Amino acid sequence: MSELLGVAVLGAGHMGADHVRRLDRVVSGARVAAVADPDAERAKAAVAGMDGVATHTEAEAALDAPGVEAVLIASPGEAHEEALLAAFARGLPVLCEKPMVPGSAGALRVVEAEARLGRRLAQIGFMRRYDAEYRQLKSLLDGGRLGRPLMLHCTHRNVASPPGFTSAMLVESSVSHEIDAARWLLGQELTAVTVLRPRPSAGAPEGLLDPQFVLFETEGGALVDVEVFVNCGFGYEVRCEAVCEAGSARIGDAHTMVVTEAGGSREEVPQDYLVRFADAYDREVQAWVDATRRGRVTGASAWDGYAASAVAEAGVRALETGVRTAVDLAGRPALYDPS
Ligand SMILES: NC(=O)C1=CN([C@@H]2O[C@H](COP(=O)(O)OP(=O)(O)OC[C@H]3O[C@@H](n4cnc5c(N)ncnc54)[C@H](O)[C@@H]3O)[C@@H](O)[C@H]2O)C=CC1
Ligand SMILES: O=C1[C@@H](O)[C@H](O)[C@@H](O)[C@H](O)[C@H]1O
Repeated sequence: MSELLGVAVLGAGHMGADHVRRLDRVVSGARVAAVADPDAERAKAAVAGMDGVATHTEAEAALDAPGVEAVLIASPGEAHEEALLAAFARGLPVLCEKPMVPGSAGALRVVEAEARLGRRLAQIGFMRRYDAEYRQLKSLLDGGRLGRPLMLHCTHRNVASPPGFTSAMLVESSVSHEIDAARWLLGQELTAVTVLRPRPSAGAPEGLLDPQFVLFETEGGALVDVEVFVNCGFGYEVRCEAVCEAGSARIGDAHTMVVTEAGGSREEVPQDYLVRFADAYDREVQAWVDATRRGRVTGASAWDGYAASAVAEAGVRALETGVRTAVDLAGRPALYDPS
């Protein structure tokens, strides 16, 4: 391994360009070795001002570029399976943005491919596991002071959805974060999903079922509800309240600045995830670089990515049918047994 881990970044859009900046200027121990995006101008713009970073229009060309020792996948979800399998074929450690692969069949192919290798190479970009408030909540729940968790009430609001965002993507893309956070916080699998929807907001694009109310059941008998509203228009709001047998705990209210002027006070609300979860992304990528340099893999695994996709798939079916839908989860390969 070189002194600085050489990373190929696949996808130079919203997240990819931010990860390129992060690898170049924020985290230690890594450097951007190559960037790939079919949009050549986007790739070039992402590395503007950086010395000697080759850009490519083909992902595989970036994986094979000199000095590449690890991969960060930030292309759209549909491109992740091919990229993950190409990284595995080269033995390259990967940090892959969520969703790992939309759809459980493709996600399972990734799990099976990694299990065949017999060692973990992939970490999935569920960055809430690195957010200070989520970590605080996790250690409170694990400590047991509040007793057993009975319910999680979650809110996930975006100011506006990007072009092409579909009703299924509210569950597959947005709620995938709550799916992973709930599995991680509770240490339980989610077993069934029901999706209710109020009248769509007039602020949502024509035809988009937004907002939605998603209810998960867990194997331990807890309930997790999520209000997901991706065109709320007013702010990026992510909250989670855990209701336990002996108390409750809520996170998600701390990310504000209170501005007082001219006899009044106003709380500022973050407008997107790059602001709200900036520290979490930084910690996630730093932890990935550090672990990779030690030859280890930490964070959400390919199995966690698969489980999130399987639960989301049941959620999309529940949205389409209006019927409570059981989650169909494959058996977990021994590679992913808790250590
Ligand atoms: N962790 C988080 O909070 C967030 C994660 N994401 C995830 O990040 C990924 C990218 O999302 P955005 O940056 O918002 O999308 P985007 O649309 O802004 O950027 C995607 C880029 O990938 C490029 N691309 C398309 N096919 C490609 C391929 N085969 N190889 C390499 N590049 C390819 C596109 O030309 C585009 O520049 C998605 O998986 C998304 O779900 C997105 C937003 C927040
Ligand atoms: O992952 C993300 C986006 O892909 C998704 O579209 C948003 O709803 C989430 O808030 C964001 O964190």
